[in-house]
Amino acid sequence: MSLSVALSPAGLDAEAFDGRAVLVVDVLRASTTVVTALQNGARAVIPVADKGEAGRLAATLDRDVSVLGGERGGEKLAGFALGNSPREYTEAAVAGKTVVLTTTNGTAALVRARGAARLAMGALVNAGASAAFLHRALDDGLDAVVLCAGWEGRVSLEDALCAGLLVDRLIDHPSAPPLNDGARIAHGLYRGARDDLARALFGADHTRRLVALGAGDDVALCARLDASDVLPVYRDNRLVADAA
Ligand SMILES: O=C(O)[C@H](CS(=O)(=O)O)OP(=O)(O)O
Ligand SMILES: [Mg+2]
Repeated sequence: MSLSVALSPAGLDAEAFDGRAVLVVDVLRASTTVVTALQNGARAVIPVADKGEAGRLAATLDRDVSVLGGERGGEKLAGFALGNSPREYTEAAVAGKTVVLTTTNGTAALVRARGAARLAMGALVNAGASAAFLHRALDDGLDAVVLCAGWEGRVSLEDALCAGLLVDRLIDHPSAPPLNDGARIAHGLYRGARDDLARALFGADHTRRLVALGAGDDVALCARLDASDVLPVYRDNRLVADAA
């Protein structure tokens, strides 16, 4: 039994997740958007890696009870109803609906890990529920993996910070799980930033990209620690709310 952090999905194949409990972290912004959609009453979120596939899947669903969302390069895709800003996933937009979502990093990481024994999405906004998911996995004797979605195959500060926070909340687990290098690095990063996590987030590369896109307000939303107890869990090809 161990607690690992993958600082990016680069180089990881299905075997890396086989038999493990995996939490996919994409603070800016896919995980936060999924938590927000489910918090606001979406029935489910179907994560799709490919944008064409997302469009084709949405076309098979009843338009009254489904909505197509996603981005590339941070911008809403042409013909999609919603982008990837948590601000768009209001009750009016998603309550009672199934969301088909495709994003550059977060949904791709989720799809990559879909063979895991247990799979969920985490962010700062649902850090407590995310830590509880990992805690339960360790209680049950499973290896727990935090998979940072990162940015285009590279490490991102916001996901590494969130992973470090989760390591911090699990470090006293009774099983004293061994940590891999990723977990130690993320934990050290978090310990250096924990007094003002939001400030650290505002220094991230992706914050600059979002500001340039006019989506800078999303960062404060994504920085709200423990704002929701919704844990998006992956079952039957979709993410559904598992309230803690
Ligand atoms: O929409 C986002 O914030 C990013 C877009 S990108 O990485 O800047 O292209 O996607 P996400 O999958 O949420 O990291
Ligand atoms: Mg991201």
